Amino acid sequence: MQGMRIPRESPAGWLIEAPAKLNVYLDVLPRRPDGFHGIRTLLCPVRLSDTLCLRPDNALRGEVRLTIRSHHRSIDASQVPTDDRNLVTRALRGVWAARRLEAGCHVTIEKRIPSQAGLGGGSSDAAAAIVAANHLWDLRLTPEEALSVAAAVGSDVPGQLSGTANLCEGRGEQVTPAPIPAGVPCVIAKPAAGLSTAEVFSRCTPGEADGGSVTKLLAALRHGRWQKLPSLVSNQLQAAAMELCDELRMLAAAFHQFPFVAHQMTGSGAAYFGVCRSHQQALQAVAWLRARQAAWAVATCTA
Ligand SMILES: C[C@@](CO)(OP(=O)(O)O)[C@H](O)COP(=O)(O)OP(=O)(O)OC[C@H]1O[C@@H](n2ccc(N)nc2=O)[C@H](O)[C@@H]1O
Ligand SMILES: Nc1ncnc2c1ncn2[C@@H]1O[C@H](COP(=O)(O)OP(=O)(O)O)[C@@H](O)[C@H]1O
Repeated sequence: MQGMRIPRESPAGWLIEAPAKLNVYLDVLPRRPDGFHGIRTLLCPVRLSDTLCLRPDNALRGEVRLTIRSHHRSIDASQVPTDDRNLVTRALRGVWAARRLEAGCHVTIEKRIPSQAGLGGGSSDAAAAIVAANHLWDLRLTPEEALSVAAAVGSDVPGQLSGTANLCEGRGEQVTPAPIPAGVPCVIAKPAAGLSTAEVFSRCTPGEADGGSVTKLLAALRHGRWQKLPSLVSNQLQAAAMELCDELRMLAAAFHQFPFVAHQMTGSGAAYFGVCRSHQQALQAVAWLRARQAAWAVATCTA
């Protein structure tokens, strides 16, 4: 797993950041025989992260003991599962199984990424756990092995392993690095309601996009041609999510009224993001959105 981030040691345990992602572009292709849709998506990490703290304890013999914390009042840590449904537990069990290892671990997750937002928080936690486990147990996973464990945990996990921007295809497991400039200011906001990924996909009418648009978007991002972004960013899950969520329609209307460079929903929602001209404009947008139904809004930038 060359070029990947590594965990850092602290008195509490090994720390690793798990950044949220924005889907700057998302095509939905027809449903496949395995029940998943083909997708073509550009995942871009931002400087909003959960933090994982891992304390290996092999005496736990295959068990993962999870503690979830949040200091942000709009993120309810009690809603995040701490049993086998947690994607971190599944990721750690996956890597140990790949090396036939009977290990164990205490993990504390400091949640800053809201759930059911399309920000990939759970998947990013899982990706970070795979990267950390590879280092802590000296597993020497090949990139292919890491991707395979990640894909078994969830469609969004492979694209978040590197912590950098990636073009993801297949059901999300075919990952190609896609350079997007770091430090581009943006705002992310979410209504109180969340959306289920499965439900949004089931409501979506897939397209037959040819991939040309994402190539144009990548070129515009690389060369800083911001004026082209409004016609190039795209999310084919957005219409289905809007049908399911009144609050999202209201939030979208607030985004339309603010002079963002470009804006759209991320993933299967219900978070929306706007690209800004400056960090100062991003801070103004947070205040604007909080005054107009956003239950949660942050100013951040691409990582
Ligand atoms: C839509 C995206 C875009 O990045 O992100 P989120 O909104 O979840 O953040 C992802 O494709 C989501 O990936 P992930 O959240 O890992 O999905 P999974 O757990 O694998 O699948 C949840 C459910 O979504 C549907 N699903 C998911 C991915 C896919 N390519 N086709 C699908 O049809 C399936 O019904 C599946 O049972
Ligand atoms: N570590 C985790 N953090 C957050 N949610 C998790 C985690 N592990 C499993 N989940 C479950 O996965 C669901 C989807 O994860 P979430 O972070 O909400 O991603 P997204 O909003 O991108 O679909 C959550 O609603 C939650 O029930």
